[in-house]
Amino acid sequence: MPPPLKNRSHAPAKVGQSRPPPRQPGRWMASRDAGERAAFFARREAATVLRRVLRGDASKRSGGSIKSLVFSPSVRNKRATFALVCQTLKYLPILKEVLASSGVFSSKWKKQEELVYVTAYDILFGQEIAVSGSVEEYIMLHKDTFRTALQKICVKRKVSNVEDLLSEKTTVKPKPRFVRVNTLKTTTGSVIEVLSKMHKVDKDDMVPDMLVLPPGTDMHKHPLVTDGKVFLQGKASCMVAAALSPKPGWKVIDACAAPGNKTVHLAALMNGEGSIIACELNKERAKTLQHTVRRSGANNIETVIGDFLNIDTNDPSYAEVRAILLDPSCSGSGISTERLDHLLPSYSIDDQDDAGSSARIRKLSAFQRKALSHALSFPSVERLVYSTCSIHQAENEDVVSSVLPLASSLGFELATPFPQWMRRGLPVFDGAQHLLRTDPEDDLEGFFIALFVRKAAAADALEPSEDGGALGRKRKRACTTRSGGLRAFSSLRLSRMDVLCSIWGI
Ligand SMILES: C[S@@+](CC[C@H](N)C(=O)[O-])C[C@H]1O[C@@H](n2cnc3c(N)ncnc32)[C@H](O)[C@@H]1O
Repeated sequence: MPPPLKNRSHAPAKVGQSRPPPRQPGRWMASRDAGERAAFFARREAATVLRRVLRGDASKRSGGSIKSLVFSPSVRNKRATFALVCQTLKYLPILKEVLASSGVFSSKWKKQEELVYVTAYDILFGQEIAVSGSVEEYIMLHKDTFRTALQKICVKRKVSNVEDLLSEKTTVKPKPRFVRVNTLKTTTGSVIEVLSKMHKVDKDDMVPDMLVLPPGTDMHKHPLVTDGKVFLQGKASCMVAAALSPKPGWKVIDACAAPGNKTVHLAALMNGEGSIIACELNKERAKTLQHTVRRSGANNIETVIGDFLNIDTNDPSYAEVRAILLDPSCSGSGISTERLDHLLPSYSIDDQDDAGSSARIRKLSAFQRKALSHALSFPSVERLVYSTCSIHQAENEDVVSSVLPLASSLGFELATPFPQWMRRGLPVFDGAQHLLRTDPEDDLEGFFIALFVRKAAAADALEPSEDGGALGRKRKRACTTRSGGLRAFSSLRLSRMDVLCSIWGI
């Protein structure tokens, strides 16, 4: 039984004893306690969101999610509304069956059916409520009929309680709570000390400074989180910056940075030494990025609001960039919006073959190729990670394989991040075994990671140098030699341009 949304101090009005339902909630509400008033509005807000969910506005195809609908400015009581929508969706098949078999669900209520579902959930499975609007009165009036209908359904299905009635589909694999320790502000040891007083805490076996807490551990308001000492970041997401592994002192670009989780992870991996240019196109999202950076305590991150594609790779200010993290906009199909997709009715779930969806993915994929080609073209880059939270081959393996001619012409090859990780790229080209995939079901998030390493850099790494600038200088010497003859240099640029044009399809 879900916890009540709000504790009530008063008993529900008895059906039959209640005075006629008020038709002017505003005036009537003034005499009710704040909790009932909030619940009255939360039910209406939940019904509005539920209507949109049921017509498909929360599907991946529409680019929405239950959360994004709840976070619209028109929803005031976001927490209660979100909880109510999720719970009603969970119980919806049962609620529909109960209403249908009760014989008292007339067409009169069809226009307000979402509010009927939400209220019926609240009364039958959630909490007792005081009678307020007409829908509440209707459900309360027939409450016993509905309960009898529910009992009959249980008997018919040979189950002893309602929980057993919920189909297997609604049972969710428990998701551990991952937290990343922000080593710019604290140590993993001291976080373990604090958290282990309350929870079982394990260290992740692969990602450094990543802790694993039991499923359901709510850390959102924990002081460690609000103080920026830990970040609530999934394991797969943390594997991205760890795969890039920039050295302290390097100059790094995070090409598509907001909200900034990976940016501040990079800063921590670099011990705050060196510099990070965090580029973000969207002004609003850039504000979130700046907030994340402030919370992390990193002071080596410069935010650039603008298009990564417009950064001139020949601009001297970027000549020393040695690593790039490219986590561009993608379909997000690997992230099941806090694993709520299973709650959505099947007809609103994304159909991968849908024409609109394919067109969107083609568009995203074209941008991703462009951005990856651009990132590869920075002259001193030694390590480059391309990542998405998409499960689509078109955004993952296909993007990587399309830039391979350019990458190899620039001296890059694919390297194998986390070699011990079993799930690799789809075997659609030679070398896909270097790529890393995580599975949305088994690993709880569907991420994709490709790591490009410049061969010269890989070779130099075998002869470690104390001089942080040596590689850049060596490469510059190589360029000078090549550009010694104007013809040789321009033919090099032309062939690079040819490869780029073929990738961009122009
Ligand atoms: C997948 S999100 C990045 C998430 C981020 N790496 C993190 O872990 O917090 C992609 C971001 O790239 C931004 N973006 C899209 N196109 C861009 C462009 N051409 N230049 C810079 N940023 C861009 C989007 O606005 C979005 O904030």
